[in-house]
Amino acid sequence: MDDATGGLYRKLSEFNLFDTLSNRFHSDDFNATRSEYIRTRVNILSIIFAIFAPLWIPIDYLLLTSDDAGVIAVYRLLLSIAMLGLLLTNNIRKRNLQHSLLCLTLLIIFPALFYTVCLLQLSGNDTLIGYSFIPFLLVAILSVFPLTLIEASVLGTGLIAALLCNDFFYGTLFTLSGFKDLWLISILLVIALWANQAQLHMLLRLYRQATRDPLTGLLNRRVMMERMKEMSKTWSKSEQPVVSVLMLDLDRFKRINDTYGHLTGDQVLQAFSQIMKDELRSTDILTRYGGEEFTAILPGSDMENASHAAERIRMHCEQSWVASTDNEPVRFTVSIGVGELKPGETFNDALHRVDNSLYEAKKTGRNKVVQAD
Ligand SMILES: Nc1nc2c(ncn2[C@@H]2O[C@H](COP(=O)(O)OP(=O)(O)OP(=O)(O)O)[C@@H](O)[C@H]2O)c(=O)[nH]1
Repeated sequence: MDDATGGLYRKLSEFNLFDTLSNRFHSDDFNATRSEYIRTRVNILSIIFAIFAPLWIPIDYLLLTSDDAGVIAVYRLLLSIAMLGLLLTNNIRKRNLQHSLLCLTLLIIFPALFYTVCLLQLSGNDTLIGYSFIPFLLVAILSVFPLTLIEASVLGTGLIAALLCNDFFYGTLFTLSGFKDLWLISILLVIALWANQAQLHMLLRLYRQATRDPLTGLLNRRVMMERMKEMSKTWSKSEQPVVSVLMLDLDRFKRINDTYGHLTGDQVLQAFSQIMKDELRSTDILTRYGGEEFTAILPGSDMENASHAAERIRMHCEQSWVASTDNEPVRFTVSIGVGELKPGETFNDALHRVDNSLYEAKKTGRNKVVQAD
């Protein structure tokens, strides 16, 4: 493989298609972040539509018969009102991806409907100015949003279908002009899909950089604290569900660094985080709390289950090793504090209790799991 091909291959491998294909693989928190991006863009575009739609009314009066211009003026005002309504609706539910996507769909549907009713009203008028570009404008608007391939394809296909229906109704579907429109809108749609993917990819990258520890890929402490806060907020409204907390600290890690070097120390940290991922569920919240200290929040696990999980991690570490830079096997162990959140207790208080039991594990010999009172 030559350098150029190799470079392209590496770039394509970095660009994980599953990341941008559908939101099934995204965390709730990322979906909430993306919904905010979509919401702000829908806000701006609905204001632009609401202002610009009626501004064309005087021009319609110059170009169209006064009967047609009068009817279209009503349509333009209705579009403007619909866009203001959309602006209000869009801000009712924040950080909700489904709601933001619904509002985005309405942002596309309202002008598409306006376009269709205008064509119906103006059928027979060959010198339409200011209307034929609407479907193309709507496809171009799609490119402003960070959408998954599936979301963008659904919206884009809907727009092409609307254009085809109008062409069919107008009898231009199988004419050169109809084909030209279809060709142009398809090219625009491909460019829009590419822009969507690039935006979503960049957003995911920025999000990961801001929320994850670069060495282990686990969440950072700030995000864990925010998640705990959000979780606790939902609990106050309903009953507090069962949840447990683990605090894990690698034993004598300084010695590993001092003996084998920081690079090997880093490899141990990576191997340990992989063990945590292997032994815990994908719904558990795993965090690099700092240095060689980690936490795991286990929703739905009581003290007994959480202790079993902690014991599995401890044993897995005991049986693991990484190769040092001199190819020597480096073994490592971990001490773990475990506790179940008590009714009415704050996460911070629970963490404090569990931290005490971790301290107890360290004090009484390390490489053990100690339950909090
Ligand atoms: N290689 C590497 N070392 C780190 C990183 N972050 C923190 N450390 C090191 O982790 C070590 C933690 O040492 P201590 O807090 O003394 O704890 P310990 O040696 O594990 O001893 P105990 O916790 O009492 O078992 C320090 O030497 C830090 O420099 C990192 O990202 N990479």
